[in-house]
Amino acid sequence: MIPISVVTGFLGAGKSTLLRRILRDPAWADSAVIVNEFGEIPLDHDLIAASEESFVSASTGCLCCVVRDDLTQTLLDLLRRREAGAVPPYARVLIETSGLADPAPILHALMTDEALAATHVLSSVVALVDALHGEATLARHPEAQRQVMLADRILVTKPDLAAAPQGAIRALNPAAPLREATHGAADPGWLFAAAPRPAELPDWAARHTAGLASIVIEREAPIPALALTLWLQGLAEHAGPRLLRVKGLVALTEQPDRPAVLHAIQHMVHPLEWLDAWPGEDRRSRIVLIGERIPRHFPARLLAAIEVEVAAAGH
Ligand SMILES: Nc1nc2c(ncn2[C@@H]2O[C@H](COP(=O)(O)OP(=O)(O)OP(=O)(O)O)[C@@H](O)[C@H]2O)c(=O)[nH]1
Repeated sequence: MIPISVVTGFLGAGKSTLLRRILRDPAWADSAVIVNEFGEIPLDHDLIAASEESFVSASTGCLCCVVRDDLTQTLLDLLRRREAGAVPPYARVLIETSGLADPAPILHALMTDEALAATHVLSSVVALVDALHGEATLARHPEAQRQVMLADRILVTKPDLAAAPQGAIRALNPAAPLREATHGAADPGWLFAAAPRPAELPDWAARHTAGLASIVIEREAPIPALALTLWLQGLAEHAGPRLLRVKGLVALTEQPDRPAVLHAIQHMVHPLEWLDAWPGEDRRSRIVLIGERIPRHFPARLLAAIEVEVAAAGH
């Protein structure tokens, strides 16, 4: 039986950061990772740079609503490839849900599909809660509430930025063991150990925040760093709390050979990180925005206008 652990948590909570760190640990590198992303381009796939033994299979498209077909098929395909020797004999599967996934249908699929049940066992469900944004997120977004409610273990992330929102978490899940970890420095043995599980979990219908959509921007020409900064400010001013997440791989004019990894979560823009090289041939900048009622063409037009201004100012 191959154990499966589900890593969930709202947009930007630190799921990819955690998985990237775990895969770098030789003791846990023999993990297969399935990433389910909200957004039309699979960025996490490039951002969780896997080690040689492990690998990442992206399942973009819907989060949890089409999961029965999508996730089940992905798991069974992986297993076939494992048996055929086409992929390494991974010891476990880690599933990173999209930040907007209600995990209930995912858990349901994992626990009830017969073909899966014959070969896989659901080991643990880990919910990440962002210390900085967690309280507001749990108050506003039903997906985030369900992530915490259904978790066997709770990992509070970003304790370097704020205190853990214990009250909001405990109101939803009074019993699950809780730990804190900065930049994913958590013990995988604790996260992924088998948890006792009731045979039935109630109410499988997915709950979602209404009106959330993703917008993708792709660009051939590198973007000046100043334009990127002004653009993020402009977006924040225009959209305010309706802008939940910006994530991207960006070619900056100042350093086009190394992609900058851009993360913004609500009003907080994280410091840029740099990859050593582009993950493939495609060197276009690609940025995904997730928000509520953001006009579809607004972000790209704003960026274009700011680039013109920055060029005219001679920067
Ligand atoms: N200060 C601080 N930043 C963190 C910590 N953990 C993650 N981050 C940052 O938070 C940002 C988002 O982290 P990700 O790992 O991409 O979050 P995610 O949950 O995978 O995001 P989605 O894919 O949008 O759901 C990145 O800039 C991380 O570097 C932490 O413990 N402290």
